[in-house]
Order: sequence, then C-alpha cells, then structure tokens
Amino acid sequence: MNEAFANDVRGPQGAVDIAGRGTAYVQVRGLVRTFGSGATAVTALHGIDLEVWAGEFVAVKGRSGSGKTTLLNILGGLDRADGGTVFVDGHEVTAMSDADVLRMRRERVAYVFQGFGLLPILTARENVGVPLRLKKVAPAERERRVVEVLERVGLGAHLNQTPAELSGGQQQRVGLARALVADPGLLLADEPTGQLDSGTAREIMQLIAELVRDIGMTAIVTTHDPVLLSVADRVIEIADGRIVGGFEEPGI
Ligand SMILES: Nc1ncnc2c1ncn2[C@@H]1O[C@H](COP(=O)(O)OP(=O)(O)OP(=O)(O)O)[C@@H](O)[C@H]1O
Repeated sequence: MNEAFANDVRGPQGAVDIAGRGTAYVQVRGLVRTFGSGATAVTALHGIDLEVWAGEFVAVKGRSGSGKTTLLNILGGLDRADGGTVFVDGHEVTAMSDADVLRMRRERVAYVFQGFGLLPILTARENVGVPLRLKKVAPAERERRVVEVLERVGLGAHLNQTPAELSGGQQQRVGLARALVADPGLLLADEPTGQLDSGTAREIMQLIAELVRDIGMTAIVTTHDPVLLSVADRVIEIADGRIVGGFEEPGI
C-alpha cells in the first residue's frame, strides 16, 4: 500500500476481484448527496451503485442537473458524500481525512475541466509543470516529463505560449497534459469538450480515449454530446440522481 494511505480504513470491498471480472478501480455503494436542508433541499444523488473496472473508459451522460458533476466531484474528492461509500483503488475516499483526500487528489486522480482551468499568466509548459511542483519533483525531471507529455498531446511546438495565445482545442490539450503528467490512476473529465466546436470536441475525445488506452488508466468522462459517447467502453446514464442505464460493460 502507498504509505501516504497507511491510515486508510480499507473496507472489505476495496479494490477486489469481483466474481472474476477484474478489479474495480472505482467502487460506489449507495452514494447520496443532498445540497441544502429543509424545504429547499435538493438531493443530487439518490443512492448510486457503480463499479468502474481498472483500465475502463466510462462515459456518463444525462440531462443538465441530473447529477453528473456531483458524482465526479465526490469520486475525485472535491466534494463529500452525505451517505454511502466510495473506494478508489482500494482506498475508501468517504472515510479519509481531508489531508488524505488532498493527497489522493495529488497522487492518483487527475481532473480535466470544461473551462480548461489553466492559469492565464503561465505558459503551457509552466501550467503542465504545476502538479509536479506540488509533488516536489526535481526541476530537470519535471522539465523532461512536461515536454514529453506536451509532445504527446501534439503541442511540442507550443511549449512557451500562454493560454490566450492558444486555441480552445489547444488549451484543452494543455489541460489534458497537465492531468496526465503526474501519472494518475484515474482520470475524471467533466464535460471536457463543452466549450469546443464539434470537430475539435471529437478530436479531443478521441485523444482522451487514445491516451487512456495507451497509458492503461481508468477514466470517467461526462458529456452531453451523443456523438462523443461512441469512443467509450461503456456509457452510463444518470437521471435525477439515479443510474438508469449502462450497469454492465458491453462484452469485454
Ligand atoms: N452546490 C450546490 N448547491 C445546491 N444545489 C446544487 C449544488 N451543486 C449541484 N446542485 C444541484 O444538484 C443537482 C445536480 O447537479 P449537477 O451539477 O451534479 O448536475 P449535472 O448533471 O452535472 O448538470 P450539468 O450537465 O448542467 O452540469 C442539480 O439540481 C443542481 O441544481
């Protein structure tokens, strides 16, 4: 076990072989999240059960307000559940201290945001270097990995440009490079193509799929766009905080 997680409560349902079908990298049981209280309370998640297998690329679809972002935020430790359990790579996120959640976010989960989330005053290489700075990776090694991953997403010629000097698609490639540079086990992307035109959106989604498969990580991506769903191994549908389709993976 990673020593950063030595204090985790590891429950019986951690990263386990489930009926010989492989390892569940993400396992969710009875997940509930309610915002507010009393008459104005909104229950965004009503008891979600979900397994995502190691190496699987899952797309989550659902109408606006169905609970996609809330689910992703809890999986990635950006928000806390009100009930139920979430295990990521065998570690119970729902039982972690805030400090352990922060460490998990730095060490094994990467986020890609719809609005790219880049720091405007930093160049592409500086933006991508941020997660490695947080992990205190030595400068020479950091530079090597930053350049390698930016080349991998097709931005080898744009290392020193700031976000304002890049197109939307290029900015999302930087966002993707920043997500991948620290070698996460789990990629979470919330509407990563929501601000892109349809051609660029398709390119970015295909790039995500290609990278996820090459690297062998697990990915959960939300999207409204039916065309983009075809690149995923499995599509899960959420409606009113409940999973209504996509429980089983198609013939893997
Ligand atoms: N911080 C919050 N405070 C109050 N209600 C919230 C909060 N975050 C989400 N909600 C509510 O929870 C429900 C689910 O929202 P969520 O953002 O998860 O949906 P979504 O499927 O991601 O929508 P979209 O596709 O528009 O991003 C909605 O009814 C929303 O209004």
